[in-house]
Amino acid sequence: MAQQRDLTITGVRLTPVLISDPPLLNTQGVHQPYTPRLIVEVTTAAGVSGVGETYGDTRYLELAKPLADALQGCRVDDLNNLPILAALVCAVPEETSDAVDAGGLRGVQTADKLLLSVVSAFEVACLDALGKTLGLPVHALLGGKVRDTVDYSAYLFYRWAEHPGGQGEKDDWGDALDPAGVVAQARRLVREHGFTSFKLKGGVFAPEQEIAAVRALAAAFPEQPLRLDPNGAWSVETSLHVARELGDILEYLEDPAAGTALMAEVSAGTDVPLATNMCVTTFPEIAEAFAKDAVQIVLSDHHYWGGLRNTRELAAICRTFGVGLSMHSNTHLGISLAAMTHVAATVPGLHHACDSHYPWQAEDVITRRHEFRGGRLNVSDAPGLGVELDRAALDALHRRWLEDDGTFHERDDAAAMRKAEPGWVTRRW
Ligand SMILES: O=C([O-])C(=O)C[C@H](O)[C@@H](O)C(=O)[O-]
Ligand SMILES: [Mg+2]
Repeated sequence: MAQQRDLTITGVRLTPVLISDPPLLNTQGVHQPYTPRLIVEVTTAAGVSGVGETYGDTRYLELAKPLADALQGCRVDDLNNLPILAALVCAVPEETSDAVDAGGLRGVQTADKLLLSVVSAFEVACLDALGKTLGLPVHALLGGKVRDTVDYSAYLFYRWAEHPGGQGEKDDWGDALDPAGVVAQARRLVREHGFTSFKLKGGVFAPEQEIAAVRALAAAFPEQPLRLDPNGAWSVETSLHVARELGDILEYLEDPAAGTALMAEVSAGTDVPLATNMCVTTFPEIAEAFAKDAVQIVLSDHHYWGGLRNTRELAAICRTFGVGLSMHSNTHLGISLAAMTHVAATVPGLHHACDSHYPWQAEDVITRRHEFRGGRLNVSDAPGLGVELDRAALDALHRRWLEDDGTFHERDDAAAMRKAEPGWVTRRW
């Protein structure tokens, strides 16, 4: 019995992969045909393995390697020591700055945040292995679920039918570049997944065009929650204009302007709730943003907040200050969606449907894809995360990463956009 329960880590495997991604548009540019992710596997002395997933760009891989080595001999339940160990063994690159990470559209890029983004995948992998060892689902390790299903929203994107030069995998979505295209995309996402709320990724076209698209959505889906997220592409004046135009139909406006100071100005001028995954993305940013009432909803993301347990700490802080919580998403696979669903299931007072890019990801590394029903996912009660690694799929996506000449090893939406528009610069209104 003792041997079967041996929680000592005897193996850590890091597998960078490239997954296909459609030509989704945002204020930074366009998604590349392939985007990098890193899959982390830990194995215990008892032969139990657990999986986690995070960003796969080189700067994350370089931090993950020493942490993987240092974890040998540690235990999968020694989770509070994980960030301490990471800080000890990982050399964060010197050029890391506090400047806003325009490429990832997810706020500042501090050394801590970079490290936490790596730690999160190891934490999830350890929780998965621990849960499998104990016969408990991850949500039970976090204190237990308070709901059996988690709501997700339809994540709508302006998009092209194909990547520039016809690169990458093809899909049958066609383009969505105007209100009719956005509504058609929303209808298909509803048909296929049953979503009952909608988020449009904005900052792509002039605000009047995006206002028209949101109005078209409101007409097509009356009474259903709608959000618009231009990733900080607007001035305070433009943000207040859009808030006035759409105030009666928006559930919230997400990051209309960039940074806490501008968000606070917008917030002071409108009753429309403001959400963010850009100006509150680390613990040190919370105090100023909450004191200035710059945001009313924080969109957590276990990747850069440092894992599922840190997400719960963030949730407690938000509750204390009467700030709402929901969940942000970047391009991700089914391992992360399982992790997101487990932690979302444990957080009391989750009043908004979570974001997920998952419907846009045709490829995965798990044997059974998650299926949204009525826009929801069931919370798994199987031991661990409740997902099984599809080794053949993982190998194939890893091979793609190995065979790539480096072009897609870093996500760079602006570079991808310059293939179509050589003079491209990020637009601001
Ligand atoms: O809610 C958000 O801001 C995001 O999901 C940021 C992402 O980078 C998204 O805009 C994307 O992948 O295009
Ligand atoms: Mg956002």
